Amino acid sequence: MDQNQKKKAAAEAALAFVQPDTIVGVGTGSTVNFFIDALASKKNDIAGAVSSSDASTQRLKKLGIEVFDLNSVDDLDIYVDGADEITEHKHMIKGGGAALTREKIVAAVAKTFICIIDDTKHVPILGRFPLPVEVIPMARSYVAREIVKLGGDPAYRQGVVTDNGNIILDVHNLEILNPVELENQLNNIVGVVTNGLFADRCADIVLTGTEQGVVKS
Ligand SMILES: O=C(CO)[C@H](O)[C@H](O)COP(=O)(O)O
Repeated sequence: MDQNQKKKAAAEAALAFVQPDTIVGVGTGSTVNFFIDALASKKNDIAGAVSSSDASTQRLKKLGIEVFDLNSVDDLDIYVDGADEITEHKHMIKGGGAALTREKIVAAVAKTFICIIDDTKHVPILGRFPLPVEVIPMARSYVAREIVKLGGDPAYRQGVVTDNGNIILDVHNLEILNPVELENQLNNIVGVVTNGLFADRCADIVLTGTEQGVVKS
């Protein structure tokens, strides 16, 4: 089984959590693309979706799934999204696809965060995957200097503009022993929109595609 088959298996397993007549929170990325494709089989049973990126919105609409503005939705039962790294405490690094801010907003609204991954995403300590930080463009150099003071090596993600019109700094060489503390420290730097640590609001359910099938934790 290759990595994509494991992602697809995890994504399809998440369908079991989709309740009829509800609006589904949908993340971003290659694993979520498998989920969106699978969700299309239920498009007549669900009320629609709230999306975390322009890319996911386009894919949902193309498959005939109605996409609602989050402001028109009072609550969401589930939010389904991938991750770049996850620990046994279900703390994650996300944002490899630069959609971290909208992902964090939709995740904050949802009652249950269902993380869909292949088994390469499990790590003992977060930080080998460079931590994405979304930054207001004019604050880029200031924020980079502040991140260096926190012990990270920020790199400007060239050529990437987020759906919100901002830039991404990827922070290398972090060994994140206290993800909740670092998430808050980074968010306190003026000019940071948000960062890719999902620790304060971590996953509730993790579905991992493995050689032996999908494992729920
Ligand atoms: O946070 C994300 C996008 O901003 C994705 O969930 C994360 O990058 C995982 O992506 P993939 O499913 O392609 O491995």
